[in-house]
Amino acid sequence: MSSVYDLIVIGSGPAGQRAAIHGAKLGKRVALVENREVVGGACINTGTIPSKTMREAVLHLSGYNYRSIYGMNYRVKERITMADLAFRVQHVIKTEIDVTQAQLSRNNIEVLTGSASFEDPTHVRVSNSRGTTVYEAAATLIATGTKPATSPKVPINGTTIINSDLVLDLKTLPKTMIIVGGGVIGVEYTCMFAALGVRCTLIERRPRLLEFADQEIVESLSYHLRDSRVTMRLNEEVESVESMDDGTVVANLESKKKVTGDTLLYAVGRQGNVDELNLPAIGVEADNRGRIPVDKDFRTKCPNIFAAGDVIGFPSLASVSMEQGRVASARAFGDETILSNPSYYPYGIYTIPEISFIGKTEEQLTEEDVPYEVGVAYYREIARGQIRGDTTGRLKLIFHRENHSLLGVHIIGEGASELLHIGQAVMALGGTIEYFVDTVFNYPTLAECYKVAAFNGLNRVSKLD
Ligand SMILES: Cc1cc2nc3c(=O)[nH]c(=O)nc-3n(C[C@H](O)[C@H](O)[C@H](O)COP(=O)(O)OP(=O)(O)OC[C@H]3O[C@@H](n4cnc5c(N)ncnc54)[C@H](O)[C@@H]3O)c2cc1C
Ligand SMILES: NC(=O)c1ccc[n+]([C@@H]2O[C@H](COP(=O)([O-])OP(=O)(O)OC[C@H]3O[C@@H](n4cnc5c(N)ncnc54)[C@H](O)[C@@H]3O)[C@@H](O)[C@H]2O)c1
Repeated sequence: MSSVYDLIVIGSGPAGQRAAIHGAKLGKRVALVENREVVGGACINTGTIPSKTMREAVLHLSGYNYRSIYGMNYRVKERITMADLAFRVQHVIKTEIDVTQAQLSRNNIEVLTGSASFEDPTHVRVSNSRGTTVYEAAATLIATGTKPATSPKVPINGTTIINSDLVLDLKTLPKTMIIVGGGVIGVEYTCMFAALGVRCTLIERRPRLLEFADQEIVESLSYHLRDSRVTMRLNEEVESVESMDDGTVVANLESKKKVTGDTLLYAVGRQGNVDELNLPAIGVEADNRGRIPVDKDFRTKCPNIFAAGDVIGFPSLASVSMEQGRVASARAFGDETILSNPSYYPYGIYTIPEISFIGKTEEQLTEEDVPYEVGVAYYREIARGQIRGDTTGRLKLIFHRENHSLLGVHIIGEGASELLHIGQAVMALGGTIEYFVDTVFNYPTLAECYKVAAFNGLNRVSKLD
């Protein structure tokens, strides 16, 4: 027995980092266990940061956003290689790891490298190549995240059949690509590869992509995907995948169709990292997707063990994981003052074009019999939209017909995920759409979309009343 801590955090992704730092700020002795060589979790090393940096590199090098101005053949670099993309990604990953490492060390958080497992509710074993050490902790937070879901019928080989962890290991850019899974990961990577000129086939077993997003916005994205020569196979389930002798890959669909490509990306969801934790030692059980059940305070069935981030399931976002980690850490030390309202959690989907939304969709409000109206603004009608060369973007406000309170904001277009935060603030402060009419925004900015959409919505209400 070597050390006693107030809090041991398992996993150094967004949830673990925030929990550890919050505990340290409360003056507690905190250790953070991480089984990778570096901190940052899937977020920095394989997920959010690499994919968003790759997107930025794709948009820059392909000149994609400026083709509407300079013509379809406009390129910043003629032959874009995987090495060009990986170069920028590796630089950002390294910087983010350094920033995180410095933050942890400034807060006196001890980083223990190794794989953590429970001995009992107050003892955590950490095993690495040097052996195993047992640590005592008054409270422990499980923030072990997820890994790509696998199937015995899809033999990932790292070259022609890959998952999202392996995208940047591709040596060459394929000519054709099959993407299995029309969730966020599948759709984001489809957009990137399509923007690079790769002929993509996207296969999704549900009737629509991104089933939690507003239907009109998804329809608009589907138009862009088709425009980038993406073939969408909806309502189709991939049953198995085979590598062929000529180096190509075939996806066998349940409908007996076969889809052929140079590379296949398998992105059908993720599985919680719980196998190594020895959960029976604390009386906790994960479900079949490795998700750990918690109460509203992120407490598991074992009173001094908490869980946060992707390992507890939906919505599995870096932004939300950070917040869950912070709240869980507060609760572990009896602090009830920190509250967080999931109704105001935003979504940013980094497709091309970007999608971002908050609040209810039209489908949800219809289902709930809420009388609503919409107001829409098109980027093409806004000077900044013309200047940026994005003439297809659109912002939709959804508001209550009677009291005009803002119920949802749905945006598709460049800058959507930043622009959304104006609507988020108005919603969180209980504002009405009159706020946008009565407020002067900088000119020329995309923020003007809020004003135009509010006028549009109010006009619709007055015409109908
Ligand atoms: C391709 C991709 C793109 C994404 N893009 C976005 C995005 O744009 N925006 C967004 O908000 N979210 C995005 N996400 C989701 C986001 O990355 C996750 O929500 C976030 O990383 C979850 O954080 P976490 O702290 O729960 O776990 P993670 O970031 O997964 O970190 C968990 C860490 O725990 C370690 N660990 C596991 N088991 C043990 C153990 N037994 N002992 C010690 N250490 C252990 C793991 O190795 C890992 O380093 C994306 C995810 C992927 C895969
Ligand atoms: N911008 C972001 O916020 C962002 C970006 C990437 C990932 N993420 C997070 O990562 C998590 C995992 O993303 P994901 O896209 O892997 O999972 P997902 O669960 O969101 O989507 C997987 C999709 O694959 C489909 N599918 C499953 N099996 C299939 C089969 N055999 N054939 C065809 N389709 C099949 C499912 O119907 C589903 O639509 C998400 O929960 C998301 O929150 C977030």
